Amino acid sequence: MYLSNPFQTLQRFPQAWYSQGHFISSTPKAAGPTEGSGGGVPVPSDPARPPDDRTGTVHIQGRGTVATYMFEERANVCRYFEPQSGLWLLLPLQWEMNMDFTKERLQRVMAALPGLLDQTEILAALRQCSYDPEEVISVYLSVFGEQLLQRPAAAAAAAAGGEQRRAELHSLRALQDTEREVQDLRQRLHLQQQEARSVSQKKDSLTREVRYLSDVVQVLNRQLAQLEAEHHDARRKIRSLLAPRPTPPPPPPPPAAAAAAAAAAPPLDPAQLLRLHGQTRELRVGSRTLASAVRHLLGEAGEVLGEVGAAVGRLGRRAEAAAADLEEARALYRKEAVERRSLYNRLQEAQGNVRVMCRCRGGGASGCRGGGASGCLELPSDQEVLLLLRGTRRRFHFDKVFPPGASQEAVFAGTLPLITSCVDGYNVCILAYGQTGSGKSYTMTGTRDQPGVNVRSIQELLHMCTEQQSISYSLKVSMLEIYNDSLNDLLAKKNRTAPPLEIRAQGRGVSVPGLTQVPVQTQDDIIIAMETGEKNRKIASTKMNIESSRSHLVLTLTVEGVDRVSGVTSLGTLTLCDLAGSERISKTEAKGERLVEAAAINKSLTALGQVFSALRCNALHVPFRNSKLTHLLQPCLSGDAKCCVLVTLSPDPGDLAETLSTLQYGASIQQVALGKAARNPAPAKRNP
Ligand SMILES: Nc1ncnc2c1ncn2[C@@H]1O[C@H](COP(=O)(O)OP(=O)(O)OP(=O)(O)O)[C@@H](O)[C@H]1O
Repeated sequence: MYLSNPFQTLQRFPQAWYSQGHFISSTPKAAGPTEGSGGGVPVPSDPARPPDDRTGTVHIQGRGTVATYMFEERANVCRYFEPQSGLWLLLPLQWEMNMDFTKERLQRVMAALPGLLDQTEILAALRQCSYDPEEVISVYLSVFGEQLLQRPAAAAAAAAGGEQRRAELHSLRALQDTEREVQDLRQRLHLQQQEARSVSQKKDSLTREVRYLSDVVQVLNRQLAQLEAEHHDARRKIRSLLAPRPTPPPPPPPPAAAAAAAAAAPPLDPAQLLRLHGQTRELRVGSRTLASAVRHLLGEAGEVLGEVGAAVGRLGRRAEAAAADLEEARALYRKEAVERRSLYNRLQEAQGNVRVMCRCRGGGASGCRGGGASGCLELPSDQEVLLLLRGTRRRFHFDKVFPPGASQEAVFAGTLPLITSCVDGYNVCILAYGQTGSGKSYTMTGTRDQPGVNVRSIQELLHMCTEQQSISYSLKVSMLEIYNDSLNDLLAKKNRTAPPLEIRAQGRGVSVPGLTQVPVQTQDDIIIAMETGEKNRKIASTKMNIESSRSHLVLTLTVEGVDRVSGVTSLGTLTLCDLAGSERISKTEAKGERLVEAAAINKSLTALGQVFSALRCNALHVPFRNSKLTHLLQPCLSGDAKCCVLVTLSPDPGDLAETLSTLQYGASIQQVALGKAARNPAPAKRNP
């Protein structure tokens, strides 16, 4: 709606204005702050700037002055005021494009991504990203890839791929819409359930009422029967009293004694008879009144019973309809949930399948401060780490940064979106990387009271699998350690003299023949398996006279699902890897066996870094086979997997150099984008 002068009535914007914008007059408005309910409005103060009637004010009589178009700086959103609804609405994109604020940001995005041509789309993305051009650039880069860095001519060659990415972007928006629909459905479901509950409560109370009224009717019936019996009795008595007595035959001349008795008997008193008659009449009238009252009451009770019966019938029908609605809403909800899950996986893929999160251990000498200024590390936001190093500050960006106080639950929640994909048949991998003592084992394994990602994720997957009714899942866990580039089975039975484990290529994946796989069905199974693994790890390390943390711990959970109806199977794996400490050999001053051990760790971690950098450059050859670690992790790090690297940091100033190298390692992984994640191909197996 608009108002061209205060005395006009509000008018609707013509349709064309929405797409083209419209200047009401060409005379520049006076500069200065604008009054209005929304706060400060950037009114042009520079007379050289082109006039813009959209940043004006309107006086409404009796109401005051309001801004007709404003920039809400605090919320970073451009809006205009719609007086009729009293709402601030988003500006049409074409209008907003003319603002210096947005123009400048558009140009920044377009300069960084010359392959991006559609300004309207960029502006829409800016809105989504709170007008942060950096975020828009990173979103586009992660969704469309580096082709956007090319000039439009070169970009045209990659347009075919771009179309697909665009479709993915659309599907992201569709996902948001679907989520809203699911919310609506949830609300509807909730309302239906409430209604069904209230209907059933009403039905119960009416049933109680009917029962009470039936009791009343029964009592009244009994009273009526009793009264009628009394009435009948009274009538019989009256009749007998009023009946004319037969005249006795003339008595024989009485003997003298009988004559004396007859003379003594009182004669029949007519007054008494009359009284009796009066009482009888009263009784008759009373009984008639009572009978009519009872009849009236019975009639009323019958009506009430009829009404109640009809109400119960109606309620029954409503309850049936509500139950049908409920069932329909449930079916719809289930369908939406499946759709949402698939869109969710696509969203994960579009966002990139490698996440890097950073966790800072507490308790350093100077400590880490979230947002503070002193100390070796600063965590200015939940996605940034600032390292103070020789007077300079180096900033690192991660998908998520957990401050020292972050709980085990919070860290697990960060990894949860990836973990759940495992149930849908994806290979998922979580790696903990950092120097010794920075909290890798605490994050991955944790303690009995504060379990880490390992236990929590297996518990969560177990829970998800038991909730699924249409698919039957079986979960198996295996645990091995890689020490000096050799593999030890940690769940093997005692005294078993097993041959050394080897990794074999198997299609696009790998397998470790002979590795013990333990089925898990309950939480206790998980805990027993983990404790057995930890115990065997300690025994093995004591035998070899090493620290258990000098080996890589790899825990793999295999989730196999069989659809009960179609028989189609899915196979997902979750690999949880607690890597050995990443410190430099020079720092540990290792010698002899320790030196060999440190060299093996460094070699495998370097091989892991090389794999990530080959993936980053999209190299034709990725050197997975350079170490046992990378060879084993190949299925989780190649194009069809989702991976999360948890980088753990020590806040100690003495560990500064290690912290820097850990952060650099994490930052380099951050730039890796695995290919489009895909489910593991379902084996041809079918249910018998
Ligand atoms: N976020 C945390 N909160 C509380 N305590 C922690 C945290 N992170 C680590 N710790 C404690 O710090 C110590 C070292 O942690 P941890 O053993 O997990 O380090 P690590 O990186 O696994 O070392 P290593 O490479 O030797 O295995 C442990 O006592 C652990 O309980």
